[in-house]
Amino acid sequence: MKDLPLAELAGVEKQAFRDAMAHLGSAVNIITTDGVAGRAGFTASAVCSVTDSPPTLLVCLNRSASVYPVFQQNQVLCVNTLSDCHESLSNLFGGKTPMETRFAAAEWVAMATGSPALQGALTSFDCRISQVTRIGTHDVLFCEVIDILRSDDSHGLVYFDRRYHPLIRQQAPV
Ligand SMILES: NC(=O)c1ccc[n+]([C@@H]2O[C@H](COP(=O)([O-])OP(=O)(O)OC[C@H]3O[C@@H](n4cnc5c(N)ncnc54)[C@H](O)[C@@H]3O)[C@@H](O)[C@H]2O)c1
Ligand SMILES: Cc1cc2c(cc1C)N(C[C@H](O)[C@H](O)[C@H](O)COP(=O)(O)O)c1[nH]c(=O)[nH]c(=O)c1N2
Repeated sequence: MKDLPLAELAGVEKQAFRDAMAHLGSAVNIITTDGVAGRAGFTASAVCSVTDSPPTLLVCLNRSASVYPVFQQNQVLCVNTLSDCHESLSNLFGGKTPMETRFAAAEWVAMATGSPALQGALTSFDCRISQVTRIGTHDVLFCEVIDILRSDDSHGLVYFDRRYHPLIRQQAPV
């Protein structure tokens, strides 16, 4: 038998995996960068905390994405976690739109690494990429967090079952 990846050996095919992964609700983020290779941004839900010592998160990036070479060269990024009013921005950064059109749709401020932080994001993590692991079609970017902006006055946004859902805070936003 030819050397098949384990998943194929086990008979798990791509669509079944995606259909199952659609049941994992997750935060929605716009990942941005700026630097020698210019400015870029994309929507990502494959983002999570790794460790708090040192503060580290991970972002999974498809190497086929148009933004991939920009992140690879800049080696810095900002994870902007979206609030309930950013659904259309998420779709804009979700692909097939010119980069200028993506950034023109919102207000940004440069963080210490130069990466753009989204005004009104729930939180923005300014990061340096500290380690990269290549797995299949994606790079897993391990990012050391060097600065954080946080806003407590808006509601959250979750992506579940291929749709966006607002996550309402218990107390009304101030
Ligand atoms: N990790 C990722 O690369 C990732 C995650 C979420 C969504 N997406 C992309 O966003 C678009 C909208 O996705 P959707 O959730 O509406 O429907 P979908 O059926 O394309 O994806 C369902 C779920 O499968 C997983 N998934 C999809 N494509 C993947 C990939 N190439 N690598 C790893 N996991 C993947 C994600 O968890 C996604 O939420 C699609 O083009 C999808 O490929 C990519
Ligand atoms: C809700 C949601 C969630 C994700 C995405 C999309 C959407 C709508 N996309 C896809 C990604 O945003 C898209 O492919 C990039 O913008 C690159 O597109 P272009 O190659 O620039 O057209 C995406 N891509 C990726 O590499 N990692 C991820 O975690 C996600 N998550």
